[in-house]
Amino acid sequence: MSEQRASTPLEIGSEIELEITGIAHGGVSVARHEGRVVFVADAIPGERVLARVTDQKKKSFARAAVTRVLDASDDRREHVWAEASLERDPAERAGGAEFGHIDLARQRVLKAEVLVDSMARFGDIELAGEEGEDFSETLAELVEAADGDDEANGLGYRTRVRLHVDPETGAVGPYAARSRTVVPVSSLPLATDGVNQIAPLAEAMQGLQTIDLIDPANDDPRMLITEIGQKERRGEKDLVAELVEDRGFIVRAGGFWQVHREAPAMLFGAVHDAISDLIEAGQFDPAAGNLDLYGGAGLLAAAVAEAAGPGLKITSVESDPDATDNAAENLSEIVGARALTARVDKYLSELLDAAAPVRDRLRRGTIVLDPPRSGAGGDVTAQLAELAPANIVYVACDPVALSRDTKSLLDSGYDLLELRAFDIFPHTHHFESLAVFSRAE
Ligand SMILES: C[S@@+](CC[C@H](N)C(=O)[O-])C[C@H]1O[C@@H](n2cnc3c(N)ncnc32)[C@H](O)[C@@H]1O
Repeated sequence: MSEQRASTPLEIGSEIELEITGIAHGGVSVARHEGRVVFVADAIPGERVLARVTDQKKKSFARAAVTRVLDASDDRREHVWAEASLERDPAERAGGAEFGHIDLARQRVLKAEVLVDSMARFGDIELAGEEGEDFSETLAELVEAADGDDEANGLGYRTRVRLHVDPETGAVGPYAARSRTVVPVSSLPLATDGVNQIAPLAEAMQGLQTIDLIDPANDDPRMLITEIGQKERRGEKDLVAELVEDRGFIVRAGGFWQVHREAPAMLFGAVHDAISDLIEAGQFDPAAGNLDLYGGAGLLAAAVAEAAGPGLKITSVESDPDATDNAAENLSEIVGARALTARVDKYLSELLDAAAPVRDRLRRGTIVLDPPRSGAGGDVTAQLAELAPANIVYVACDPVALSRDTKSLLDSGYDLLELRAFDIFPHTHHFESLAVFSRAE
């Protein structure tokens, strides 16, 4: 294709025929049109589709959404959410279930491909094996399913849902993909029954901005509303009871808690397994300066404690003081655990200035971190490398951010011991990963 043709802008709203060749990060597939990359919503790699151009801000790529499937993948399914399906105009499709037209097992393979590709491009790690080697089984198993999801076709799992209110009509619903248009819907198939029971989907909620629906494991479902012009969600500070297997946790109704009903147990188990493996390998020192960074209400510090047993010392660090209060309560039975409020970067810079015995304890320690979607980032990763703990257990919800931070850690003398991934957001492109690093001596 000539450069000249590629630089001719595509007309927004025009329809183009595309061969879908792969998956990109962000829930869109990839195609090429006249030398330019097109990111395509609602497609599946391997398909031939007709797609409407929705965006062409940059010369090098455009965005489009499928309007008709010409050659369908065997993995195409009826969309799990009628209001997000191809039956609708792309601008009126509900957002938040961008993989809902794909077979669940294939969704996990696509997520695995994104992780492998991110690790190769940003982490300098080749997971794909030798060329010519059949990697399909590894891809099929890399992203682990949550308990019960295969039986439920990945539906009914969300215990937290944010809905928006149309300022003019008061209609309630999710935003359409990549827009702030509220799409009224008749149900929330990804959400739990508890969330669906209280969702005011048929009501006009004039004067409100957002409605957060939450369905705690051991409490009644509830609705947190934000009025127009207000920041605070009514009821956000109320405490709710969560349950992770038989362990109780208290969290604020508006505070961070994993969204999938099985995610807290799955991540608790994954961190527990990672620490148990380090203990078995003689690489974990319970009395060292162990940290749980971005600790929220203390879920992962509790997992470390359960694996390590009595004698563990661990500090959970979290910037939200209310979450720290919850963590202090949730960890109160663990004698050597404490929770404190601090920004991770500030806390680590204080540790870097600490006296030699403290630094030595940290060098022998294990740091668990579970940052927000943007990842720990270059500065915090550099601080971690300088503190040089024996092990780093990194829980990540963004594979690209994890891959970038992985590269920095490998360059700083860490080995990647283990990489796992968890499908805790079925029918969306999101998934969680866990990477275990050990300092090479
Ligand atoms: C992905 S959540 C993880 C919480 C917890 N590990 C869990 O699984 O429930 C990230 C947490 O990091 C906190 N956070 C965000 N930025 C932070 C920062 N710079 N320093 C400390 N905590 C931060 C958020 O308030 C949130 O509780």
